[in-house]
Amino acid sequence: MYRVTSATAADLFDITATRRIERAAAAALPAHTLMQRAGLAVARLAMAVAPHARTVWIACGPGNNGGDGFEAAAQLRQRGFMPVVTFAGDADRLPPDAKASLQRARDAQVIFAQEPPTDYELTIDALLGIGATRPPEGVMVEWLQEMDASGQPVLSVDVPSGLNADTGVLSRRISADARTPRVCLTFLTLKPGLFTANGRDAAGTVWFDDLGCDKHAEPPTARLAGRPKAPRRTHASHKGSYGDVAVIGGAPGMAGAALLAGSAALHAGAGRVFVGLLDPSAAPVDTAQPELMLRDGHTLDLSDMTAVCGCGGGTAIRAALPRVLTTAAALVLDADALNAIAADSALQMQLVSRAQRGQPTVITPHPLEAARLLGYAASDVQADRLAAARQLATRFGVVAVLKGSGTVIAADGDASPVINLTGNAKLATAGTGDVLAGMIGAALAAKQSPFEAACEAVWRHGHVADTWPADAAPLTAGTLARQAPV
Ligand SMILES: NC(=O)C1=CN([C@@H]2O[C@H](COP(=O)(O)OP(=O)(O)OC[C@H]3O[C@@H](n4cnc5c(N)ncnc54)[C@H](OP(=O)(O)O)[C@@H]3O)[C@@H](O)[C@H]2O)[C@@H](O)CC1
Ligand SMILES: Nc1ncnc2c1ncn2[C@@H]1O[C@H](COP(=O)(O)OP(=O)(O)O)[C@@H](O)[C@H]1O
Ligand SMILES: [K+]
Repeated sequence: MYRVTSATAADLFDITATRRIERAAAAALPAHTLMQRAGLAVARLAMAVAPHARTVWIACGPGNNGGDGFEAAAQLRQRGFMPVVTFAGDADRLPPDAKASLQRARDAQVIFAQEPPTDYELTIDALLGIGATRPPEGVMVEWLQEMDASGQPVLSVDVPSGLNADTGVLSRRISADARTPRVCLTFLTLKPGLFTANGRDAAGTVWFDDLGCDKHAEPPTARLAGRPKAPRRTHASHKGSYGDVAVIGGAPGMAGAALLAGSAALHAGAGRVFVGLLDPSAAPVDTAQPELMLRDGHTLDLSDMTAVCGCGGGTAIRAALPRVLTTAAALVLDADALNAIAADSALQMQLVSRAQRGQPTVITPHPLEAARLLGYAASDVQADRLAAARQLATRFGVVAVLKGSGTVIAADGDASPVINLTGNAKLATAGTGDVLAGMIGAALAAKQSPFEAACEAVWRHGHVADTWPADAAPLTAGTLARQAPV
């Protein structure tokens, strides 16, 4: 069993692949073995999460997820805890493994009750796992609400009930005020839905147990990339070795966004950073950051540069885009550049033809920008973030970075998409997206592959927020840019 952190590199498997893996694992073992191992693992983690607990409320559902709960109840009872099981199902209709575990719980003198106990120190959610076919209903809803409101730790078995393990869409709301600590122990595979959309909030800290099963050869649905290697600078390198970044943006009144991207590129190690502002009346120098070379955005020669285009671009970016799309050696497209492209099929064709010319492009939409590019609603994008990122990458021949909780990075081609595990809501402040675009620009300018550049910059960007001290002043985009690590 291990805890998943932002440093974890691992493959992720959707429900269909997990079912195949589960079937092969079950076939290789004596009957009921997998569920017994799962229940024991739940009991062990429960004791680690709440060693002081006496009463443990275990809510069990009508399928094998409930079976894991019965098995955990038996194990906890044998270790002197007081598990109280509430069962939302019909004993006669349980699948065979779960039926056997129900009997084991009864044999262990586990208490079965109609209602949750009045006092308990830990809840185990074994209502629904990967077999959920629709949102929880009836008494399950009441029990899940009670868990959310209890303030006691919740241990979700395999997946939090009501969470789609493929997409991370949660069929219920978890209040932002809920102080309930959450852990999830997932079996056999790590599932993508635990790490994106609502998955992070619903699952909390994710633990993984392979239940002692052999390795398998299923192709992954997606990956966690883990901590990137620290880049090394050779002694005999010079500023040309790290490339030029040109930020194109900063329409009247929005110079700040372009300067933030420029600052991030600079602090992320670009050799030289130009900022091509689209405001003809812009000041010729940023005295706070004199390293940035301010130029006219319409005339900068981009043929040997990595352009970062769109930050604070407003509607003025539209006129600059045909030249940027055709001439930039490498390109990051963000914000208003994406909105302009979404509204203009000629620009879309120019974007697609960059890939055909071998000019790499990374796009960094948030869900609404992604929705505009795909012609969907933002809710459709959020309904399946992996699919949306893959579609963007394929349709435009780019590396797509779909931002938000559990940022997804997808490339056009065979590589599995990556879900990034760094970052938190401290980044939910204006300008942090401009900073990310600048950081990706610096990585591209240093000649990293576009997919790697995007994955690593996204990881580092989030890592700054993850390591930002809890008692420090709020993280601002300007500070984030200056922290952008090489
Ligand atoms: N088999 C193994 O080897 C191992 C399996 N393992 C465990 O099994 C879990 C998967 O078990 P599972 O396939 O039985 O599905 P599960 O998630 O329990 O739900 C299905 C049941 O719920 C019902 N139901 C669905 N939605 C509902 C709703 N909204 N409201 C009410 N009811 C609803 C559905 O009914 P139906 O849709 O048929 O009407 C069916 O009865 C997996 O996550 C892991 O924990 C581990 O022990 C490892 C070894
Ligand atoms: N709750 C969150 N968890 C993780 N990352 C977040 C969260 N909120 C925002 N971010 C990150 O912050 C950045 C915000 O970018 P964006 O929405 O473009 O903002 P802006 O346009 O103001 O710069 C993205 O990298 C996004 O992934
Ligand atoms: K569950």
